[in-house]
Amino acid sequence: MKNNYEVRYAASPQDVKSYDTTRLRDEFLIDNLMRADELNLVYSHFDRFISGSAVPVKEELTLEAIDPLKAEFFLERRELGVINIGGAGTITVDGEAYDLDNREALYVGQGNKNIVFSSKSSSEPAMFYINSTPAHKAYPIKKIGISDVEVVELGAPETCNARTLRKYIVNSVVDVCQLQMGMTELKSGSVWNTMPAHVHDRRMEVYFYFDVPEDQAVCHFMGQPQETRHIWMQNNQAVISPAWSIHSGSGTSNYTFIWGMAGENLDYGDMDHCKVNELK
Ligand SMILES: O=C(O)C(=O)C[C@H](O)C(=O)CO
Ligand SMILES: [Zn+2]
Repeated sequence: MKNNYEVRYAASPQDVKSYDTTRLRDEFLIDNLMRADELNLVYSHFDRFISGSAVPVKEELTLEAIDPLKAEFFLERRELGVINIGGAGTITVDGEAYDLDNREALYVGQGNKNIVFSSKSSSEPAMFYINSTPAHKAYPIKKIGISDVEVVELGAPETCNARTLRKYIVNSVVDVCQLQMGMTELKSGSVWNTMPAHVHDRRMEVYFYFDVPEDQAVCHFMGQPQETRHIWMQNNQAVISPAWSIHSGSGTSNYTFIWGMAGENLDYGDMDHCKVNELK
């Protein structure tokens, strides 16, 4: 199958306390991303956030309306953010081609009908990471290049959390309804992301881990700050983070991840921070 999707329902923190490893992974881990010549999507009922990937190698891939949307086309009532983590590629939106190099992004507003993903070269295909959320207004399409992103340096080598955060799709860079996306890159020798941890009950989040070396892994932490759980993650896997959950990770090496958020507001800094020594 070229176009696949899966639906995940939302879960309460009380229920999640009793999940074993398998159930936790079944509900929150997304492990079928970046497959060649497939467009794979997970529709989460946490803020109706869709995450997925398209890797066109031998053929183009078209973003079709999936059945749960009951829509004529995918973006009938949605907006879309895409970041390319592979070779050079193109997203064609209603006939207009937008070329995306590695680590470039595209925002596509509500109402655009025909969205086609292609690679410049099948030997180095584009790897498109996709996020989409419900939208109430049609904002213009915008390509976000490396020079457009907002860069923030965070952490320190002493606390093993030195990292560069790049904000791609935030309301100071592009007009959006509710989608926010960015990329955080851990510096060599640093392994902790989003530590000190935080929650933001106003927004859910999805983390997509990549650039994880083949023989290494990232231990992702989730759950309420006083009731945490972990999910071991490999390269090119994503994890759904409910609004009530922390979302933090520690790798056995450095790595990079894309974060996407949706919910009540567009205030990136609106976080409730957790004290490191109070986590349980
Ligand atoms: O490393 C970090 O810290 C992050 O990337 C944090 C995310 O951007 C986030 O959780 C935003 O709410
Ligand atoms: Zn967050």
